Amino acid sequence: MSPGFTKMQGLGNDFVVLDGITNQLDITPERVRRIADRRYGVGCDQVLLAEPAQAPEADFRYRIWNADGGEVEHCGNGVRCMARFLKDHGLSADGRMTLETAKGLTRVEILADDMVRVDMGPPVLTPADIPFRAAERQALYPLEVQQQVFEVAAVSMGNPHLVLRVDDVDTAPVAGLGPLLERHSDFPNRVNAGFLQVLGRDRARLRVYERGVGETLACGTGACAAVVAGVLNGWFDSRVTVDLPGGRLVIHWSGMGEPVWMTGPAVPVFEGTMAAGAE
Ligand SMILES: N[C@@H](CCC[C@H](N)C(=O)O)C(=O)O
Repeated sequence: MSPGFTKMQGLGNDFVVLDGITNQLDITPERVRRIADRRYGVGCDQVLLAEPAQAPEADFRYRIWNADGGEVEHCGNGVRCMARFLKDHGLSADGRMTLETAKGLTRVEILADDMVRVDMGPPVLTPADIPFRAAERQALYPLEVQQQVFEVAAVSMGNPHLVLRVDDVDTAPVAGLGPLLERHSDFPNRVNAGFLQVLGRDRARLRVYERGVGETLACGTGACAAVVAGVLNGWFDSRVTVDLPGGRLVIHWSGMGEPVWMTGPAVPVFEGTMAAGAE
C-alpha cells in the first residue's frame, strides 16, 4: 500500500510531509527525487518525514530532504509546517512542542490564523562550524567568484548560509550567481545563498537560492541568517520584517548567544496517496 502524504506550504516554500510515526517508511535520495519532481511526482522543494523522538527532551523527530535528494540539518518553513502537521493529524495533543532534527532541538508554538512561532536557537558564526573556510570570524568576508570579489556574511542556523547585500532584489543576479555561490569551494558542504535588500532598520527584502533546490519562494533559515548578518553589520535593529517572494516573516534576534525567533505561516494544501511506482 502506498503511503498517504500531506502537501503543505510556508510562504510558497512547499513540502511533501510523510508520517513515519504510524508508518514504516524507507526514504532514499532516489525516492525523494521522484516525489519532489514537479512533472513526474507530487512536486515540492523539500520532503519532510515525521519520526518518533530519540532525544528525551524532544516530542518528535523530523528529517528533511532537499529536492535533489540530499538530507539536510534544518528548515525554517519546514519546522512550522511539521508542527502543524503533527497537531492537525492528532499526533501532538498540544500546540507547543519540541522537535528534534539533525541540527538539534527546536521549540515551536502554534498560534492562531495558521501562524507558528519558532525558537530557531542561536546562530553559529565560527567559520569551521558553518562550515566555511576562513582563518577567523568576520562580519563580512571577501568571496571571489569568477574574478569578482563579493562581500558576504556567513552564518549557520544549523544549515549553512551566506548573505550578500544587494541594492535591489528584483535585479539581483540570483539565477546566474546563485549556483556559483551554492557550490563555492570555500563552503565544503555547499551553501544557501541569500540576496538581501535593506529597506530600513526593521524592513528587508530577501531572495534565496537554496542549496539542493534552486531559488524558492521563501527560506525561513535564510531569513534568520539574513537578519543575524544585518544585526552584526549594524544594518538592522533586533526585530525585522522580511519580505520574500512568497510572503512575510517576522524575525527577532537580540544579539550574541540569544536565540533567533521566527514567526510565519504554515498551511496545509491537500492530502493525497501516491500511486504505486510514483512513491
Ligand atoms: N527552505 C528551508 C531550508 C531547506 C534546507 C536548505 N535548502 C539547505 O540545504 O540547507 C527553510 O525554510 O529554511
